[in-house]
Amino acid sequence: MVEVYSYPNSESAAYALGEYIADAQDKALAKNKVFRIAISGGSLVGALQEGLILNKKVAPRVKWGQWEIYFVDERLLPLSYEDSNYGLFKRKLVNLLDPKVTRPYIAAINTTLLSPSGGQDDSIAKDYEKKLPDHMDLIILGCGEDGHICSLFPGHELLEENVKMVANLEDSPKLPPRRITFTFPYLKKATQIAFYARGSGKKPILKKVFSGTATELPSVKVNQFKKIPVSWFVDEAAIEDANVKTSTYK
Ligand SMILES: O=C1O[C@H](COP(=O)(O)O)[C@@H](O)[C@H](O)[C@H]1O
Repeated sequence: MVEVYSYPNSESAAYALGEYIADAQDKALAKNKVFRIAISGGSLVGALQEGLILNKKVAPRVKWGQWEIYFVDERLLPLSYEDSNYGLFKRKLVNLLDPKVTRPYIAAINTTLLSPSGGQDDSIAKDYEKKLPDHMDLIILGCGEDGHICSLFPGHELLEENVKMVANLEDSPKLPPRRITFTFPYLKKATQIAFYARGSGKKPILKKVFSGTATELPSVKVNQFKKIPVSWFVDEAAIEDANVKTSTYK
């Protein structure tokens, strides 16, 4: 089942996403000692800063020291580079945490395998797959303007990957070209999945996503997962042309 939670602006959508994440954390920690979450890069990282740090109602609930954080995709670059999802997350969120806060475990790619030729990119994917738990308690996805999720792009052969949990690609239509990405077999193991999409730039794609006909889009394939609750956190600017019933979280 798919729920779409819509808010007047991106900040209130991010704040609601923060509350949803804290609820997922509490559900996981009621059963286990760790909360295993996989996040996307891009606009989601700013939303996590808003929803988990700036949101003073949620910030005290976040038990960072019990989090294991993974990336649903990563660009094959040094972690300090502007385009690294890990680097973006460190700069915009982890570095803002109170020094007294116990840091979460964050799974980064093995940068010793990086090379200009990309000759070991498949080993980076294999190495990252070995770091993954059997499944995530929560996966948070973005939705690109072309409908991509992770680094799974419309029409790309990786959409058909049914063995590897993490795959590499060197022809991402969105730069940089070399990446690793979760594949659908791993996404389908998640306990729950949420999307975050904001801004008028996402209006055309969300209209397609919720049109009921764009079944080829990676984000639509996630909406069609059986038995996994999928929630969208959007602002009105992104969802206003979509033919879908919306509500607010909780
Ligand atoms: O390249 C990527 O794009 C998607 C979407 O980013 P957004 O800024 O449009 O939300 C992102 O989810 C993914 O992690 C990233 O590598």
